[in-house]
Amino acid sequence: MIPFEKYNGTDNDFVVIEAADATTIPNLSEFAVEHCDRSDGLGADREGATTGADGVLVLDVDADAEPVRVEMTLYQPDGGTAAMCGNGARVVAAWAHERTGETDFVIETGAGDRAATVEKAESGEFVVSVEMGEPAFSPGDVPLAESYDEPIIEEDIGELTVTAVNTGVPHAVAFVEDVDAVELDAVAPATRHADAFPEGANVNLAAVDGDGFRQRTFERGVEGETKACGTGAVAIAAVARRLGHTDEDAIRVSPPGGDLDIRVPDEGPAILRGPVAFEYADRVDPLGDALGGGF
Ligand SMILES: N[C@H](CCC[C@H](N)C(=O)O)C(=O)O
Repeated sequence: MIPFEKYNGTDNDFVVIEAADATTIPNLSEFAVEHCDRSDGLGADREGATTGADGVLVLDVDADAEPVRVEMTLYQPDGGTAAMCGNGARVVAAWAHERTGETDFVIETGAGDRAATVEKAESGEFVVSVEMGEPAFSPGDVPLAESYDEPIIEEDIGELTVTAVNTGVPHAVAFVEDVDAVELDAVAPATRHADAFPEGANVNLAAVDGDGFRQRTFERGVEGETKACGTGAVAIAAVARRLGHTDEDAIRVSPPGGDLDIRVPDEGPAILRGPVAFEYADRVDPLGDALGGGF
């Protein structure tokens, strides 16, 4: 049995396993498919715990580095991996703070190194900020299919009118009147799998909400709606500025899981800031049921 911890960033929840322990798992993709399952995944037998997860984070910490560095790999519920995860990176910083007592970290992601800062830890809750790189709209960055030599700005793709941006991973953002009025699970797949996006895309609904924006996201790799998506929140803030829905550079984006504070400056990296909560710690059979283990 190996130890794991469950955390969430605005209810975007992750199983966290240290890299050394993860070496005992024969197939991390199959492990993620089995244990992220919302019907009988990890936590199903645990009073008050949410069952399953939006992903498995495998973390390799270098506590001797200054600042402390953590290599992050995200295995998603469909068994795939993603280059970056905004809420996942915020969870990584909180996990590393608990381990080292430090507050500033460099998180090594598939999208590049990302600075992160843990601001406070009260009653198990943290407030964590993470750099998110510069949102990129160009066809080569999103990426878009070869046939596109211009960015996708408010174009009909599938059943939605979307703007495409990369915030570490590909996102399609549709501004609508009311995010709750859209059957997201029904309309998202056509955009998620559109030919325009050779690597697929996460699909976000956004709507003006006072001085901020509501968010709903159908996530690539989860293949369903999540309670929050950090790269998606940054995508919404960047597209809101691009389309002129706001000229602020400090923007509140509110997914179902809670409020996120986004900074999208004219120059330099975006910043994602919000709460992270520790849920519980337990142990799991690295071989799992799918691999004949679990006895
Ligand atoms: N599903 C995303 C990765 C996780 C992003 C999301 N959990 C976040 O907080 O950024 C993708 O495949 O691009």
